[in-house]
Amino acid sequence: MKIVLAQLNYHIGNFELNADKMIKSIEQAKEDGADLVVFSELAVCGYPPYDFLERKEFIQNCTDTIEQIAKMCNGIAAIVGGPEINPEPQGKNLFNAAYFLEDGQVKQVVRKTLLPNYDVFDEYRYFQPNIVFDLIKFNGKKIALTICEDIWDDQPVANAFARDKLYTLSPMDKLIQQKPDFAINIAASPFSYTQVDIRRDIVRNKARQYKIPFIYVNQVGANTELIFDGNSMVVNGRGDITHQAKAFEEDTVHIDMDALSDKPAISPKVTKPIQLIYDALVAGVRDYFAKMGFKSATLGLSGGIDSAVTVAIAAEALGKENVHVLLLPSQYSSDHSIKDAVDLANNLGIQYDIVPIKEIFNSYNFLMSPIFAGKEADVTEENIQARIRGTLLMALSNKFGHILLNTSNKSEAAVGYGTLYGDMNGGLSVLGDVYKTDVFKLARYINRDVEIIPENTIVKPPSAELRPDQKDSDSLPDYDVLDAILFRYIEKNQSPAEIVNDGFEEATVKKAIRLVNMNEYKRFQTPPTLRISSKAFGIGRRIPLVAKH
Ligand SMILES: Nc1ncnc2c1ncn2[C@@H]1O[C@H](COP(=O)(O)OP(=O)(O)OC[C@H]2O[C@@H]([n+]3cccc(C(=O)O)c3)[C@H](O)[C@@H]2O)[C@@H](O)[C@H]1O
Ligand SMILES: Nc1ncnc2c1ncn2[C@@H]1O[C@H](COP(=O)(O)OP(=O)(O)OP(=O)(O)O)[C@@H](O)[C@H]1O
Ligand SMILES: NC(=O)CC[C@H](N)C(=O)O
Repeated sequence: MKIVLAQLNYHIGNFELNADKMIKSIEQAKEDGADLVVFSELAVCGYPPYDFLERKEFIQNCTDTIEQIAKMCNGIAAIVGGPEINPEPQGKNLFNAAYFLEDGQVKQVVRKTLLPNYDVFDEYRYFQPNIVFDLIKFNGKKIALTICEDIWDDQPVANAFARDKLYTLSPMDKLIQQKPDFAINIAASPFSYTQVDIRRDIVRNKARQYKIPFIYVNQVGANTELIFDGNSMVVNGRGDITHQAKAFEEDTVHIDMDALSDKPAISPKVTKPIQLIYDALVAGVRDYFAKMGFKSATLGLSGGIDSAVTVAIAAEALGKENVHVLLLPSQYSSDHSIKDAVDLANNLGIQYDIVPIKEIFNSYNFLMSPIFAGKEADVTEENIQARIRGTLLMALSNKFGHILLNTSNKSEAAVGYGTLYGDMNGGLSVLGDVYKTDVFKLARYINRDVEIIPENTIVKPPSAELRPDQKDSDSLPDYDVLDAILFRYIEKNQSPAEIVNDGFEEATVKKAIRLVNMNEYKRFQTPPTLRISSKAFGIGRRIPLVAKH
């Protein structure tokens, strides 16, 4: 049996585009002599559709598109993910389903049993869990077909406490009793820099455990904050990887099931986490713009490392001709900052303009001086500069349609080290899930072949340059210490006592955690953040604003 794994990039709600892609893949697979093409979870509508699933016309579009694709399945079969209406009056309206299409029609529907409901997932909100376990019978073979989380039954939930096992039911334990020849899992498994290895181990372990080959089909592309890396794979019954699809790119993999046992194993692809993060962020920016119908971006280039890394990612994602930045020096900006920013813009070949903000800043201060009489200059004036920059950048955005990219990193976002309606402006946060220490690594990665980001930008001490001789370290612990504390608190959900037990100074831990807690309100107002870790700010981390910590 010849099978094609179709790893595609879907656009949520764009039924025409999704159907067109799948139909083209089916036609090509037919020409190539394949028997079955496998697409990923909820391919018909894109993942995650969230509350679109509550709209009748959305579900009708899903059903119509499945039928349209089914009609193309003559002389070839396909597996397509899509929602299915629950025929029973009880329970949720829908199942998260996999449609088996053959002979121009829907031949069988398999439903998802294990519905993820942690972090960014919210599937119980829409779907009823499956309780029926049947194999797909096709061309004399029996296939155990499952959907994404269905094979994650023995994973501990990230960040949950006191639970070793997530589920008591294992769909594969049920299906294996009917003696399948092989298994297929269709997935919508978003990227995080730890996820690629975890996921590969799960598929390999399942194949070893059940002693049957596993075909795993994920998707690629980004939908708002979620980025899908693909990395679809085929694993033989001994748990060896025999085929691997590309990361972050559409790809098709052709396999011959009858020859699978003779196929030598290939070594798992090992990619440095920083390269994965870079590729993910490029994909995230590219798809946000492409799927929203935007072409060009802007941001403020300060000569600092955050805007430097953000602009390099934007130029890679959108093309240098589609990035237009502003250099907005104030009286506190050092000459080398302006030079570093100009050098970077020239190295990337992007358009830049310099608009000094000193005069506007002075006008603001002059106009407010009667009201502020007797008050010392403080953070108010620092924030005015950040807000002037935010206003000018949004003016450029309005005039030319460039979307403003937010440059805040995860460390700053965590402790609220940024100005609301100032440098926290933007349509998309590129680095908001990247700790400052990793921003440095990204800069080194971007410079791996040739110096793009000036060395001075990387080695100088981080500074907001909002008052004379200001350094981030005046207000915050050193980033290597701060990030280690933040990681334990945010990603690992450790308590302050546990973090102190890990060897951190109590006062520093308390200060960092106090800042994280008191700045929830700021993060509530930040743009969507591209997710690259197991716990990003955004839809997967829900903390009450009005609360006593
Ligand atoms: N719980 C709450 N719910 C809703 N709103 C709340 C609030 N608490 C305060 N607020 C509001 O927020 C205001 C305070 O926030 P905000 O105006 O942003 O100002 P604030 O957080 O006081 O200051 C910004 C800090 O970020 C630093 N910064 C700024 C710019 C860039 C960088 C950098 O290195 O990248 C660093 C700057 O040096 C300063 O330390 C309050 O005046 C109040 O209006
Ligand atoms: N002189 C400037 N010209 C243009 N944009 C600026 C300037 N200063 C700050 N910005 C914008 O405001 C953001 C916050 O900058 P700031 O220098 O305060 O802190 P930062 O987090 O260290 O960022 P960076 O490392 O990019 O300097 C910058 O990333 C940049 O987009
Ligand atoms: N769509 C899903 O079921 C995704 C959940 C799964 N644990 C994953 O990230 O791969």
